[in-house]
Amino acid sequence: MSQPKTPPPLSAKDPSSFAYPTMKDRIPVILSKIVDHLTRNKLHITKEYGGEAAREELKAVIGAISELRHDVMTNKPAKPLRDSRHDAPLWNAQLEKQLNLKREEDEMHRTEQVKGEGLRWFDDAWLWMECYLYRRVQEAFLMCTLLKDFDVFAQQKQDAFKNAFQSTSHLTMYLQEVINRFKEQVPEAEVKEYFVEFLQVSLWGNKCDLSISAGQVQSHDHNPVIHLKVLKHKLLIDESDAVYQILRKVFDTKGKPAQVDIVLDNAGFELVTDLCLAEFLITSGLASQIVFHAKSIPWFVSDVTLADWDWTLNTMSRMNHIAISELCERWRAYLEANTWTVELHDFWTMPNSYNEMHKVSPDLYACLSQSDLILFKGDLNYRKLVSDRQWDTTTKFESALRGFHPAPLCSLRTLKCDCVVGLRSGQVQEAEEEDENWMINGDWAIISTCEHRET
Ligand SMILES: O=P(O)(O)OC[C@H]1O[C@](O)(CO)[C@@H](O)[C@@H]1O
Ligand SMILES: [Mn+2]
Repeated sequence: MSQPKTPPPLSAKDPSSFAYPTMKDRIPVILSKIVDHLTRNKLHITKEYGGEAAREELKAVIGAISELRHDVMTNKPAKPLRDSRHDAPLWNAQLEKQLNLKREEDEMHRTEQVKGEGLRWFDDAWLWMECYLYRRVQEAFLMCTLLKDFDVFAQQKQDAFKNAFQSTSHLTMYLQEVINRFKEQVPEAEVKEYFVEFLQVSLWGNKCDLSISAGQVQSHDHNPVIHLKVLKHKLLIDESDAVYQILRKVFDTKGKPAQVDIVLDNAGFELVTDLCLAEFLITSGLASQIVFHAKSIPWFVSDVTLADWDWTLNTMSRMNHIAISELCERWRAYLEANTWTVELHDFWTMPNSYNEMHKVSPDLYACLSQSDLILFKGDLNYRKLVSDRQWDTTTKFESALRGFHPAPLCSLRTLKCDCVVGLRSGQVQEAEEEDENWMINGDWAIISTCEHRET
């Protein structure tokens, strides 16, 4: 079958793309908030991290972040990373590679290099530049000795978790009921119904990231299961059935439940919904092994790091809430028995789209190939799955993956950028009539699946 021509990447050079307001407004706000947070908490941080020496480091970090903000706003070229984290050489090699591509393109189109060499915030690929931005934020801390492991977004992530207490309470109590229901034989149709509920709750959990709201924590107090009905018509692609069938088939062909990999996105309520989905998969017998993939550095404000994972489980187990603390005990037992594992890989915090994974990180590709189903959470994972390109919205998901297919996979994503595939014709107009910001406000969503590699 002929592959569609790969369109150009999204970029802030196009003022009509969401990339442009992201670079122009959202990123400067996120960087200002970092500076504010560090300034406001100066005393506390200095005390906790070692006094006078920490104060000096904090000053340097604030300087570096302010400079980064200025670089973005004045469209300065991307500089090579200077810290000694083990991924720095890889990043710098990617920077060089991206620059070479740019040179080739410039030559091909005989574009004059008026601004001189370098990748620039408002001229080059949005995905690349935005990932690089979060790695540069980390660089500011990695240049320190005392503050090198400081997560400047930790407080926001913890507040987001606390603000979602009501929704967490509803969801965990419901999950407890479902677990009790499974003490007896549950008819197949009902298993599927529950599965779709937990899958979709986990999908809508993705509404809650902190980078889209530039760090503004919102409170969530509705019952997320009941709320699914309200959200139903905003689900533009719903392949929940196909996902269920993938898991069922594993059981039929292998004679054992599936291994499901969950490539996590945000901490806070989204992580709670992912944990509940994982619990349901084990309880129902649809899966016997869950592999969670978290980030190895603070990323896109709210993404889950190992420290966030630990903080969330520790906090939940101490909560005076019977469903929450009991579930936590089950989860600790799964982790101890390796029924659940949490993996880290630096590839998740590189700028590459996933069609490059087999070349850049063949070990991760091989590891994901062991899975029976990979669930990719959230907007950024989606952008990387489809290479963050200006696809025609009716392009098939399998084609946009450009050969990435370690195993059957599914994207659970609320839309927060102007890139989506797999829609039927006419769907764009329908959504636009109802909500002009449907592509970027996180109110609309998709569940897109790819069972087989495109041939
Ligand atoms: O947490 P998510 O769903 O990956 O969203 C990350 C955010 O980053 C972006 O992909 C770019 O800023 C947005 O479109 C989105 O707000
Ligand atoms: Mn995120």
